[in-house]
Amino acid sequence: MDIFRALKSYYWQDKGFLWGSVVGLAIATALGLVYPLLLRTLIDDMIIPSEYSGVLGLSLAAVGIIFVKAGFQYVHGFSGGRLGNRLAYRLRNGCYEKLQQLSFSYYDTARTGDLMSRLTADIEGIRNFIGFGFAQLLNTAFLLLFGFTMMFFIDWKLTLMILAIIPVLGFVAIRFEQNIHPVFRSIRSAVGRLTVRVQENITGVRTVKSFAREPFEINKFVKENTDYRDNHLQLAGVWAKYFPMIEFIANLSVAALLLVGGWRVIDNTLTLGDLVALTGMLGLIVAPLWTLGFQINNYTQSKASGERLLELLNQPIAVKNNSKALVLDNNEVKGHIRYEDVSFRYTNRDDLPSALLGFNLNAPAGSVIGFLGGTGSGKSTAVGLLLRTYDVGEGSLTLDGIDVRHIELASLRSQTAIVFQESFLFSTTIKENISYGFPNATSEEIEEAARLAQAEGFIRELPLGYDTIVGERGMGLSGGQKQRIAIARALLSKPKILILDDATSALDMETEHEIQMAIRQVMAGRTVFMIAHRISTLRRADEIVVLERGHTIQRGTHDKLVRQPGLYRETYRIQYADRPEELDAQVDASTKASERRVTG
Ligand SMILES: Nc1ncnc2c1ncn2[C@@H]1O[C@H](COP(=O)(O)OP(=O)(O)OP(=O)(O)O)[C@@H](O)[C@H]1O
Repeated sequence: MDIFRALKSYYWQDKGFLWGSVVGLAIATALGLVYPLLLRTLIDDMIIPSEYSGVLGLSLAAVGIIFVKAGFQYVHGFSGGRLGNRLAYRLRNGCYEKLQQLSFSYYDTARTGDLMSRLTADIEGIRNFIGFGFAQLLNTAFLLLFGFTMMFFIDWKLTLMILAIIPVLGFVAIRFEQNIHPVFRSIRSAVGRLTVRVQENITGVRTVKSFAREPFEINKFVKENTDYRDNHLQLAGVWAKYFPMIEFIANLSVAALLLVGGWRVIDNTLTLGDLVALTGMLGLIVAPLWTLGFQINNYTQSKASGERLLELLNQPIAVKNNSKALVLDNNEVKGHIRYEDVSFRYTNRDDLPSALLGFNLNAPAGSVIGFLGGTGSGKSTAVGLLLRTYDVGEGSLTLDGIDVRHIELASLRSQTAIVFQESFLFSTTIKENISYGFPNATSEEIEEAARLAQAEGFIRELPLGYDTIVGERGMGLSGGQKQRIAIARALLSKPKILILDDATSALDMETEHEIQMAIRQVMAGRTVFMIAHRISTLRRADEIVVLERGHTIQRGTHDKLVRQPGLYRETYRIQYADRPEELDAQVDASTKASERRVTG
C-alpha cells in the first residue's frame, strides 16, 4: 500500500470520486444480500404456511431493490471511471514533465522502449486498479463483512463453522500474492526489454540491413521473447496451482453448509427458509472469493507498475536550478566565457580518466574559439559544460563573471544555441523545425535563417517548400541538408553564444565556407565555439584549443599553431598534403629552418 500512498497526490484531489466508487459499490453489495433474505421470507412465511397475500408486496420490494442497486452500481462505475482516467491523465503528464526535467546524464543510460512502456502499460495498470480493482477488493471485504453478519443473525453456529474456512482462504490468497508479485515484476521488465529491442531495431534498421545482421537481430529478439514467454508460463503455473485450490476450499464450505444445515432442517432446529438464505448468502460471498486471485493479480500488477512509475518520478535531477538561481537579462548578456582549472569526470564511467583536466579558457565576448582534437579528447565535454549538460566537477566556469551553476537553466540556455554533429529533426514541417527554439519567428525571419545556413536553395526545390514535413514520418533529407536546417534553427534566435559541435562535417568545403561567412555576419560581436576536425573550419578562429585526452596540449591562432610542431600542424599537413604551395605559404620559413637544424 506504500506505493499507492506515494502516488496519493495524483488521485487524492478526486477523493469524491473515490468515495463515490467505494460507497456506491458497498451499498450495491449490501442490497444484493437482501435477496436471500426475501427468499427466506417467501419460503418460511408464505410458501410453507400457504399465506400468499404478501407475495405481490415482496415481489415489488425485490423490483425496488433491483432499481436502487442498479443506481448505486452506476454511481460506482461512473466514479471509478472518472477516478481512474483522471489519475492516468495526471500520471502521464507528471511522468512526461519529469522526463523533460531530467538532465542529460539520465538519458546516458535510459532506454527509450523502457520509458515508453512505463508511460503506457504501467500507467494503464495503475488506472485499472485505482479505478476499479481497489473497489472490487473492497467489495469482497464488504461481502465478507455484511454477509457473515447477516448469516450470524440467521444461525450463528453454522456461520461460525463456515467462518473457520476463511483464514485458510486468506492464507492461500496471501501465499498467492507473494508468489505472483515477483513474476509480475519480471514480466513488466521483460515487456520493457522487448520494447527496447523493437525500438532499437526500427531506429537502427539501416545499420542492421547494411551489415546483413538481420539473423543476429532476430536471435536477440527471440531471446527476449523467450524470456517474456517463460515469465508468462511461470505466471500460468502459479495460476494453475492456485485456482483449483481456492475453488476446492470455497466448495468445501458450501458442501459443509448443505450437509450440516440439511441435517438441522430434518431435525427441525433450522427452517428451510433459513437454510436457503444461508446457502444463497454463502454463494454470494464465495463467488468473489473465486475471483480474489484476479483481484490480487490486478493489485500486484499495479503495485509493480506503481514501483516503476515512482522510480521514474523520484529520479533525482542531476542538474537543476539552485534556490537563488539568477535569471539573466537578455540585454545585459555580453557572452564573455571563462573556464578556470575546470576538470570533469563522467560519474557513470568511473573506469575512464577525467574527460577534461585543468581546462582554462578566456573567451571575450565576440570571440570565435576553435576546438581541435582526436575523438574522445574532451571537446564536446568542454562546450557541454557551458550549457550545463553536466555541472563542472572542479574549477569554475563563468558567463560574464557569473558562475554558470548560479544561473537559471532556461535563462542560460536561452542565451546559447548549439548545433550537434547529428542533427535531429522533428516530424513536422521544415518551417517548424527551424523555428523550434523561437516559435514566434515570422516567415521572413525563418527564410532569412535558412538563407544564412545555405538551406534556402534545397528547401525551395522541395514539393511543399517550407511546409514539407520532414523527420520520422516525412521526407528523407541528406545528412548535409539536415545539418543546414539545424544551423538555421540555431541562427534564427541570434544567440549570444553559438556552439557548433562538428556541425558542418557533412557539408562540402564550399557550402561550409559560405555558412562560415554567414555565421561571421550574424554572430558579429557574439561568441562562437566551434568544434571541428577540418583546419579550414578553424583557421579564422581568434583562438584554437587543441585537446588530447582531456589535456590542453596547444593553443593559439592558426598562424601561431602552424608554426609549432604538434598535433595542429600534423593535422594541417595531412589535410593540405595535396596543396603543398598553400602549406608552404603558411608555414613560416624560420620554423622550417630551425627544424632543418634540428633534424639535419
Ligand atoms: N555521456 C557520457 N557518459 C560517459 N562518458 C562520456 C560521455 N560523453 C563522453 N564521454 C567520454 O568522455 C570522453 C570525452 O568525450 P567527448 O565527447 O568530450 O570527446 P570529443 O572530443 O568531443 O570526441 P568526438 O570528436 O568524438 O565527438 C570520452 O572518453 C568519452 O568516452
